[in-house]
Amino acid sequence: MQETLLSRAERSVPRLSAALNDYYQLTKPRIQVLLLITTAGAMWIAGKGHVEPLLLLVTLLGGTLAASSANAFNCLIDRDIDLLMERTRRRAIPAGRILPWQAALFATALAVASFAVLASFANLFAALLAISGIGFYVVIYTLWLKRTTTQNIVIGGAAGAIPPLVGWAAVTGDLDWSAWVLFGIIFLWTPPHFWALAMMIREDYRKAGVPMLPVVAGDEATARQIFIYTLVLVPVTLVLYPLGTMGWIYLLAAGALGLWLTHGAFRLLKAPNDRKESRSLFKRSIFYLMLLFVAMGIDSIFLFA
Ligand code: HEM
Ligand SMILES: CC(C)=CCC/C(C)=C/CC/C(C)=C/COP(=O)(O)OP(=O)(O)O
Repeated sequence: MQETLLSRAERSVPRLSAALNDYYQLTKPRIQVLLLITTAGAMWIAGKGHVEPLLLLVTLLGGTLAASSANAFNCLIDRDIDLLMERTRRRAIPAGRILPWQAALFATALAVASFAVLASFANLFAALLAISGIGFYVVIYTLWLKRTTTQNIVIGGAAGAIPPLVGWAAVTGDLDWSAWVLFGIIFLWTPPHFWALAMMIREDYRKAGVPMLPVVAGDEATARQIFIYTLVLVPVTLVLYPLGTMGWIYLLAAGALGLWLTHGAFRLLKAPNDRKESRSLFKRSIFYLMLLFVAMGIDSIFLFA
Protein backbone atom coordinates (compact mmCIF):
# COMPACT_ATOMS: atom_id res chain seq x y z
CA MET A 1 0.00 0.00 0.00
CA GLN A 2 2.75 2.35 1.11
CA GLU A 3 4.72 1.35 -1.96
CA THR A 4 1.78 2.15 -4.27
CA LEU A 5 1.34 5.56 -2.68
CA LEU A 6 5.04 6.21 -3.02
CA SER A 7 5.21 5.23 -6.66
CA ARG A 8 2.09 7.27 -7.38
CA ALA A 9 3.76 10.28 -5.76
CA GLU A 10 6.93 9.59 -7.70
CA ARG A 11 4.97 9.53 -10.96
CA SER A 12 3.10 12.74 -10.18
CA VAL A 13 6.28 14.79 -9.70
CA PRO A 14 7.37 14.69 -13.36
CA ARG A 15 3.73 15.28 -14.41
CA LEU A 16 3.52 18.36 -12.18
CA SER A 17 6.82 19.72 -13.45
CA ALA A 18 5.71 19.14 -17.07
CA ALA A 19 2.47 21.07 -16.36
CA LEU A 20 4.37 23.90 -14.67
CA ASN A 21 6.74 24.04 -17.62
CA ASP A 22 3.75 24.32 -20.00
CA TYR A 23 2.43 27.34 -18.08
CA TYR A 24 5.93 28.81 -17.97
CA GLN A 25 6.28 28.42 -21.77
CA LEU A 26 2.92 30.19 -22.22
CA THR A 27 4.65 33.35 -20.96
CA LYS A 28 7.28 33.15 -23.82
CA PRO A 29 10.22 33.38 -21.41
CA ARG A 30 12.92 33.70 -24.09
CA ILE A 31 11.59 37.09 -25.16
CA GLN A 32 11.34 38.37 -21.60
CA VAL A 33 15.10 38.73 -21.07
CA LEU A 34 15.33 41.51 -23.62
CA LEU A 35 12.16 43.16 -22.27
CA LEU A 36 13.81 43.13 -18.81
CA ILE A 37 17.00 44.67 -20.20
CA THR A 38 15.06 47.53 -21.85
CA THR A 39 13.07 48.18 -18.65
CA ALA A 40 16.17 48.10 -16.43
CA GLY A 41 18.13 50.32 -18.86
CA ALA A 42 15.37 52.93 -18.82
CA MET A 43 15.25 52.87 -15.00
CA TRP A 44 18.99 53.31 -14.78
CA ILE A 45 18.95 56.38 -17.04
CA ALA A 46 15.81 57.84 -15.42
CA GLY A 47 17.49 57.51 -12.00
CA LYS A 48 20.71 59.08 -13.33
CA GLY A 49 22.69 55.98 -12.40
CA HIS A 50 21.03 55.52 -8.98
CA VAL A 51 18.01 53.24 -8.59
CA GLU A 52 16.77 51.80 -5.30
CA PRO A 53 17.51 48.04 -5.59
CA LEU A 54 14.06 47.20 -4.20
CA LEU A 55 12.32 49.47 -6.73
CA LEU A 56 14.37 47.87 -9.53
CA LEU A 57 13.37 44.42 -8.36
CA VAL A 58 9.63 45.07 -7.98
CA THR A 59 9.43 46.95 -11.28
CA LEU A 60 11.15 44.11 -13.13
CA LEU A 61 8.82 41.66 -11.39
CA GLY A 62 5.71 43.71 -12.22
CA GLY A 63 6.88 44.19 -15.82
CA THR A 64 7.58 40.48 -16.23
CA LEU A 65 4.14 39.61 -14.85
CA ALA A 66 2.55 42.06 -17.34
CA ALA A 67 4.48 40.73 -20.35
CA SER A 68 3.73 37.16 -19.22
CA SER A 69 0.03 37.96 -19.06
CA ALA A 70 0.13 39.57 -22.53
CA ASN A 71 1.96 36.56 -23.99
CA ALA A 72 -0.41 34.06 -22.36
CA PHE A 73 -3.43 35.93 -23.76
CA ASN A 74 -1.70 35.93 -27.17
CA CYS A 75 -1.19 32.13 -26.98
CA LEU A 76 -4.86 31.73 -26.04
CA ILE A 77 -6.25 33.90 -28.85
CA ASP A 78 -3.85 32.55 -31.50
CA ARG A 79 -4.36 28.87 -30.69
CA ASP A 80 -6.03 28.23 -34.07
CA ILE A 81 -3.22 29.69 -36.18
CA ASP A 82 -0.53 28.35 -33.83
CA LEU A 83 -1.82 24.85 -34.64
CA LEU A 84 -1.18 25.46 -38.36
CA MET A 85 2.43 26.61 -38.01
CA GLU A 86 5.41 24.29 -37.57
CA ARG A 87 7.13 26.69 -35.13
CA THR A 88 4.13 26.93 -32.81
CA ARG A 89 2.02 23.79 -33.21
CA ARG A 90 3.56 22.05 -30.18
CA ARG A 91 2.56 24.91 -27.84
CA ALA A 92 0.51 23.78 -24.85
CA ILE A 93 -2.90 25.16 -25.92
CA PRO A 94 -2.99 23.95 -29.57
CA ALA A 95 -1.50 20.63 -28.39
CA GLY A 96 -4.37 20.32 -25.87
CA ARG A 97 -2.24 20.21 -22.71
CA ILE A 98 -3.72 23.48 -21.37
CA LEU A 99 -7.42 24.21 -21.84
CA PRO A 100 -8.50 27.67 -23.07
CA TRP A 101 -10.28 28.52 -19.79
CA GLN A 102 -7.19 27.55 -17.80
CA ALA A 103 -5.04 29.84 -19.95
CA ALA A 104 -7.58 32.67 -19.60
CA LEU A 105 -7.54 32.32 -15.82
CA PHE A 106 -3.73 32.19 -15.75
CA ALA A 107 -3.36 35.28 -17.97
CA THR A 108 -5.93 37.24 -15.94
CA ALA A 109 -4.23 36.32 -12.65
CA LEU A 110 -0.89 37.49 -14.03
CA ALA A 111 -2.39 40.84 -15.10
CA VAL A 112 -3.96 41.37 -11.67
CA ALA A 113 -0.68 40.42 -9.95
CA SER A 114 1.25 42.82 -12.17
CA PHE A 115 -1.09 45.71 -11.40
CA ALA A 116 -0.99 44.96 -7.66
CA VAL A 117 2.81 44.77 -7.54
CA LEU A 118 3.41 47.93 -9.59
CA ALA A 119 0.67 50.02 -7.99
CA SER A 120 1.70 49.02 -4.45
CA PHE A 121 5.48 49.17 -4.71
CA ALA A 122 6.23 51.48 -7.69
CA ASN A 123 3.38 53.85 -8.57
CA LEU A 124 -0.06 53.94 -10.17
CA PHE A 125 1.22 55.49 -13.42
CA ALA A 126 3.69 52.64 -14.00
CA ALA A 127 0.93 50.11 -13.20
CA LEU A 128 -1.47 51.76 -15.67
CA LEU A 129 1.19 51.85 -18.39
CA ALA A 130 1.82 48.11 -17.96
CA ILE A 131 -1.90 47.36 -18.15
CA SER A 132 -2.21 49.49 -21.29
CA GLY A 133 0.73 47.49 -22.74
CA ILE A 134 -1.23 44.27 -22.17
CA GLY A 135 -4.38 45.85 -23.66
CA PHE A 136 -2.55 47.14 -26.73
CA TYR A 137 -0.75 43.87 -27.45
CA VAL A 138 -3.83 41.72 -26.89
CA VAL A 139 -6.57 43.85 -28.46
CA ILE A 140 -4.83 46.02 -31.08
CA TYR A 141 -2.10 43.60 -32.22
CA THR A 142 -3.35 40.07 -31.56
CA LEU A 143 -7.12 40.39 -31.98
CA TRP A 144 -7.21 43.07 -34.66
CA LEU A 145 -4.09 43.86 -36.73
CA LYS A 146 -2.19 40.55 -36.80
CA ARG A 147 -4.76 38.85 -39.03
CA THR A 148 -5.80 41.84 -41.12
CA THR A 149 -2.86 43.95 -42.33
CA THR A 150 0.79 43.77 -43.38
CA GLN A 151 1.38 46.73 -41.06
CA ASN A 152 0.39 44.54 -38.07
CA ILE A 153 3.77 44.61 -36.36
CA VAL A 154 4.54 48.23 -37.22
CA ILE A 155 1.57 49.51 -35.23
CA GLY A 156 1.39 46.51 -32.87
CA GLY A 157 5.11 46.95 -32.19
CA ALA A 158 4.22 49.90 -29.98
CA ALA A 159 3.27 47.35 -27.28
CA GLY A 160 6.82 45.97 -27.15
CA ALA A 161 8.11 49.53 -26.74
CA ILE A 162 6.08 50.15 -23.57
CA PRO A 163 8.36 48.33 -21.03
CA PRO A 164 10.96 51.16 -20.95
CA LEU A 165 8.10 53.60 -20.32
CA VAL A 166 7.03 51.44 -17.35
CA GLY A 167 10.60 51.50 -16.03
CA TRP A 168 10.97 55.24 -16.50
CA ALA A 169 7.60 55.98 -14.86
CA ALA A 170 8.42 53.71 -11.92
CA VAL A 171 11.48 55.85 -11.14
CA THR A 172 10.24 59.37 -11.86
CA GLY A 173 6.44 59.07 -11.82
CA ASP A 174 6.52 60.84 -15.18
CA LEU A 175 7.73 60.53 -18.80
CA ASP A 176 10.10 63.00 -20.45
CA TRP A 177 11.55 63.31 -23.96
CA SER A 178 14.27 60.76 -23.31
CA ALA A 179 11.68 58.17 -22.29
CA TRP A 180 9.87 58.73 -25.58
CA VAL A 181 13.13 58.36 -27.51
CA LEU A 182 13.62 54.94 -25.87
CA PHE A 183 10.05 54.10 -26.92
CA GLY A 184 10.87 55.27 -30.47
CA ILE A 185 14.04 53.16 -30.62
CA ILE A 186 12.17 49.92 -29.87
CA PHE A 187 9.26 50.94 -32.08
CA LEU A 188 11.59 51.45 -35.08
CA TRP A 189 13.69 48.37 -34.21
CA THR A 190 10.68 46.01 -34.27
CA PRO A 191 10.14 45.87 -38.08
CA PRO A 192 13.76 44.86 -38.87
CA HIS A 193 13.65 42.40 -35.94
CA PHE A 194 10.41 40.76 -36.86
CA TRP A 195 10.35 40.94 -40.67
CA ALA A 196 13.78 39.24 -40.80
CA LEU A 197 12.22 36.36 -38.85
CA ALA A 198 9.06 36.43 -40.95
CA MET A 199 11.21 36.09 -44.11
CA MET A 200 12.81 32.95 -42.61
CA ILE A 201 9.46 31.29 -41.88
CA ARG A 202 7.31 32.88 -44.58
CA GLU A 203 5.71 29.57 -45.60
CA ASP A 204 4.47 28.98 -42.05
CA TYR A 205 2.65 32.32 -42.07
CA ARG A 206 1.28 31.64 -45.55
CA LYS A 207 -0.12 28.28 -44.39
CA ALA A 208 -1.80 29.94 -41.41
CA GLY A 209 -3.19 32.77 -43.57
CA VAL A 210 -1.46 35.52 -41.56
CA PRO A 211 -0.78 38.52 -43.84
CA MET A 212 2.83 39.13 -42.78
CA LEU A 213 4.67 41.48 -45.15
CA PRO A 214 6.95 38.84 -46.77
CA VAL A 215 3.86 36.69 -47.57
CA VAL A 216 1.94 39.53 -49.21
CA ALA A 217 4.66 41.76 -50.69
CA GLY A 218 7.53 39.29 -51.14
CA ASP A 219 11.14 39.17 -49.97
CA GLU A 220 12.48 42.04 -52.04
CA ALA A 221 9.91 44.58 -50.84
CA THR A 222 10.35 43.38 -47.24
CA ALA A 223 14.14 43.71 -47.40
CA ARG A 224 13.68 47.26 -48.71
CA GLN A 225 11.34 48.14 -45.84
CA ILE A 226 13.77 46.63 -43.31
CA PHE A 227 16.59 48.73 -44.75
CA ILE A 228 14.53 51.94 -44.57
CA TYR A 229 13.50 51.31 -40.93
CA THR A 230 17.14 50.62 -40.05
CA LEU A 231 18.24 53.89 -41.67
CA VAL A 232 15.67 55.80 -39.60
CA LEU A 233 16.40 53.85 -36.39
CA VAL A 234 20.13 54.57 -36.21
CA PRO A 235 19.91 58.42 -36.13
CA VAL A 236 17.12 58.17 -33.54
CA THR A 237 19.44 56.17 -31.24
CA LEU A 238 22.05 58.92 -31.60
CA VAL A 239 19.61 61.66 -30.53
CA LEU A 240 20.16 60.68 -26.87
CA TYR A 241 23.60 62.35 -27.06
CA PRO A 242 22.51 65.89 -28.08
CA LEU A 243 19.57 65.58 -25.65
CA GLY A 244 22.22 65.25 -22.93
CA THR A 245 20.71 61.96 -21.77
CA MET A 246 23.78 59.94 -22.76
CA GLY A 247 27.48 60.67 -23.10
CA TRP A 248 30.20 59.90 -25.62
CA ILE A 249 30.65 56.25 -24.60
CA TYR A 250 27.06 55.58 -25.63
CA LEU A 251 27.45 57.71 -28.75
CA LEU A 252 30.40 55.61 -29.94
CA ALA A 253 28.67 52.33 -29.08
CA ALA A 254 25.38 53.37 -30.74
CA GLY A 255 27.28 54.50 -33.84
CA ALA A 256 29.25 51.26 -34.11
CA LEU A 257 26.21 49.08 -33.40
CA GLY A 258 24.20 51.12 -35.90
CA LEU A 259 26.78 50.48 -38.63
CA TRP A 260 26.75 46.78 -37.77
CA LEU A 261 22.95 46.54 -38.03
CA THR A 262 22.87 48.64 -41.21
CA HIS A 263 25.51 46.36 -42.74
CA GLY A 264 23.30 43.34 -41.96
CA ALA A 265 20.23 45.05 -43.45
CA PHE A 266 22.25 46.00 -46.55
CA ARG A 267 23.42 42.41 -47.08
CA LEU A 268 19.81 41.28 -46.91
CA LEU A 269 18.85 44.00 -49.39
CA LYS A 270 21.44 42.58 -51.82
CA ALA A 271 20.25 38.97 -51.31
CA PRO A 272 16.61 39.12 -50.19
CA ASN A 273 15.89 35.46 -51.01
CA ASP A 274 18.82 34.13 -49.02
CA ARG A 275 17.51 32.57 -45.79
CA LYS A 276 21.02 32.70 -44.29
CA GLU A 277 20.95 36.51 -44.54
CA SER A 278 17.50 36.89 -42.95
CA ARG A 279 18.47 34.51 -40.12
CA SER A 280 21.68 36.43 -39.57
CA LEU A 281 19.86 39.79 -39.45
CA PHE A 282 17.26 38.40 -37.01
CA LYS A 283 20.02 37.30 -34.61
CA ARG A 284 21.89 40.55 -35.16
CA SER A 285 18.76 42.57 -34.29
CA ILE A 286 18.52 40.86 -30.89
CA PHE A 287 22.20 41.39 -30.02
CA TYR A 288 21.95 44.95 -31.32
CA LEU A 289 19.16 45.98 -28.94
CA MET A 290 20.70 44.10 -26.03
CA LEU A 291 24.11 45.74 -26.51
CA LEU A 292 22.57 49.19 -27.11
CA PHE A 293 20.84 49.09 -23.72
CA VAL A 294 23.95 47.63 -22.04
CA ALA A 295 25.90 50.58 -23.50
CA MET A 296 23.32 52.96 -22.00
CA GLY A 297 23.87 51.33 -18.59
CA ILE A 298 27.67 51.51 -18.82
CA ASP A 299 27.57 55.12 -20.01
CA SER A 300 25.27 56.17 -17.14
CA ILE A 301 27.80 54.83 -14.63
CA PHE A 302 30.43 57.26 -15.98
CA LEU A 303 28.09 60.10 -16.90
CA PHE A 304 26.44 60.33 -13.49
CA ALA A 305 29.44 59.24 -11.34
C1 HEM B 1 5.16 43.31 -32.40
C2 HEM B 1 6.42 43.14 -32.01
C3 HEM B 1 7.17 41.83 -32.09
C4 HEM B 1 6.90 40.72 -32.80
C5 HEM B 1 5.74 40.46 -33.75
C6 HEM B 1 7.92 39.74 -32.46
C7 HEM B 1 7.95 38.44 -32.92
C8 HEM B 1 8.86 37.50 -32.55
C9 HEM B 1 8.75 36.11 -32.88
C10 HEM B 1 7.59 35.48 -33.65
C11 HEM B 1 9.84 35.50 -32.37
C12 HEM B 1 10.16 34.02 -32.45
C13 HEM B 1 9.71 33.44 -31.15
C14 HEM B 1 9.74 31.95 -31.10
O1 HEM B 1 10.41 31.30 -31.91
O2 HEM B 1 9.06 31.44 -30.20
C15 HEM B 1 10.63 36.49 -31.71
C16 HEM B 1 11.81 36.24 -31.05
C17 HEM B 1 12.38 37.12 -30.18
N1 HEM B 1 11.92 38.38 -29.87
FE1 HEM B 1 10.47 39.38 -30.82
N2 HEM B 1 8.80 40.29 -31.58
C18 HEM B 1 8.37 41.55 -31.31
C19 HEM B 1 8.93 42.44 -30.43
C20 HEM B 1 9.94 42.10 -29.58
C21 HEM B 1 10.40 42.96 -28.51
C22 HEM B 1 9.83 44.33 -28.19
C23 HEM B 1 11.40 42.29 -27.89
C24 HEM B 1 12.22 42.72 -26.73
C25 HEM B 1 12.59 43.94 -26.51
C26 HEM B 1 11.59 41.02 -28.58
C27 HEM B 1 12.54 40.10 -28.27
C28 HEM B 1 12.70 38.89 -28.89
C29 HEM B 1 13.75 37.94 -28.56
C30 HEM B 1 14.85 38.12 -27.51
C31 HEM B 1 13.54 36.82 -29.39
C32 HEM B 1 14.40 35.56 -29.46
C33 HEM B 1 13.85 34.49 -28.60
C34 HEM B 1 14.71 33.25 -28.73
O3 HEM B 1 15.79 33.21 -28.11
O4 HEM B 1 14.30 32.37 -29.46
N3 HEM B 1 10.68 40.95 -29.60
N4 HEM B 1 10.02 37.71 -31.83
C1 LIG C 1 4.20 46.32 -20.90
C2 LIG C 1 3.77 45.15 -21.68
C3 LIG C 1 2.86 44.21 -21.02
C4 LIG C 1 4.19 45.01 -22.94
C5 LIG C 1 3.96 43.81 -23.77
C6 LIG C 1 5.26 43.46 -24.41
C7 LIG C 1 5.20 42.19 -25.19
C8 LIG C 1 4.47 41.04 -24.63
C9 LIG C 1 5.87 42.12 -26.33
C10 LIG C 1 5.93 40.87 -27.08
C11 LIG C 1 6.15 41.09 -28.51
C12 LIG C 1 6.08 39.76 -29.23
C13 LIG C 1 6.90 38.63 -28.80
C14 LIG C 1 5.27 39.59 -30.23
C15 LIG C 1 5.12 38.26 -30.94
O1 LIG C 1 3.80 38.02 -31.13
P1 LIG C 1 3.30 37.00 -32.21
O2 LIG C 1 1.89 36.66 -31.90
O3 LIG C 1 3.57 37.51 -33.55
O4 LIG C 1 4.29 35.77 -31.93
P2 LIG C 1 4.04 34.21 -32.03
O5 LIG C 1 3.76 33.92 -33.46
O6 LIG C 1 5.35 33.62 -31.53
O7 LIG C 1 2.90 33.89 -31.12
